Amino acid sequence: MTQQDAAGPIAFIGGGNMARSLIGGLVVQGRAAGSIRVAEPVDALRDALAKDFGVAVFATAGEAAAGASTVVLAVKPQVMRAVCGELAGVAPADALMVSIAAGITSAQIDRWLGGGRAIVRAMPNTPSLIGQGVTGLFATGAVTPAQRQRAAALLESGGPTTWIDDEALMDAVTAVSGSGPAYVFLLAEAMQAAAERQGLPPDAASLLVRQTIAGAAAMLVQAVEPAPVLRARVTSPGGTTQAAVETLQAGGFAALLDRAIERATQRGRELSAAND
Ligand SMILES: NC(=O)C1=CN([C@@H]2O[C@H](COP(=O)(O)OP(=O)(O)OC[C@H]3O[C@@H](n4cnc5c(N)ncnc54)[C@H](OP(=O)(O)O)[C@@H]3O)[C@@H](O)[C@H]2O)C=CC1
Ligand SMILES: O=C(O)[C@@H]1CCC=N1
Repeated sequence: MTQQDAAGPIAFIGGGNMARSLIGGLVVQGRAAGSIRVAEPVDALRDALAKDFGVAVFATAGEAAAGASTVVLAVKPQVMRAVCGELAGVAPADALMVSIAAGITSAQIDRWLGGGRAIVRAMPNTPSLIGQGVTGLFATGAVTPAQRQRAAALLESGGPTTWIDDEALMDAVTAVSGSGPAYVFLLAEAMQAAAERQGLPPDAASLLVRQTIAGAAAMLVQAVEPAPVLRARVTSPGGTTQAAVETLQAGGFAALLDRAIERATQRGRELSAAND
């Protein structure tokens, strides 16, 4: 029995992309599939979760949450209010509520659930599916030390976690690491297209691009040196890398990324306001 099993049943409300990543991580860690309950209205997704992981599946949030000691809210921000309404009288009053939704605040969730709840906001990302994710976590004052530990252990199934003290910064976490994998995939797409334009066959280009991003990412994680030092080692004075980096900088690469992350941060706040 893992520490998570001992903490009691866990219910996922929403069995989409992110829930699937987290459930996969928990099962790989050795958590008993029978203690994982999932509410998912889409028949095909529900059946696939039961078949792939052996978890207990339900069509409604109320059925999954009944008796759970941890409830993971893994639905879109746009339906969070309605889902909390479904759970208000059903989720045990002492259950730890963990929301992974972008933007939606702990105060909103607490209000929609009827008040007095222990709530953790978590922002994981899709690499959690292969144990390479990262998660920012925020806990309200009602969350006990044991519940904090339980939330961190749950998210650690997908990779390392970091606690954020100021909830307002969770929108920045979302913009940097929650959405971040998409920026890297966009870079991969752009490099692939550029490689092919230079005449490389698609298969060779794909291997070169993917392995370059994987290798550079591994160096970033493993190396003691920061990114500018790693970059300097690639960049021979007057060489090919310098020519490319100068072109990127002249085109506003850093400023564009800054605007993109600022816009994603704002979008989190908008999602909160628009779905209140
Ligand atoms: N994808 C990502 O990279 C990340 C997403 N998040 C957050 O995770 C949350 C889920 O995102 P994601 O997994 O991508 O979304 P998905 O749409 O893949 O998953 C959400 C699932 O919840 C289902 N659902 C809708 N209403 C209910 C209900 N009343 N009860 C139970 N299930 C319901 C949806 O069904 P239907 O399709 O029929 O509506 C859908 O299958 C979002 O809030 C998002 O902000 C956080 C970090 C990263
Ligand atoms: O795009 C989104 O809104 C969600 C949150 C972070 C990643 N996906």
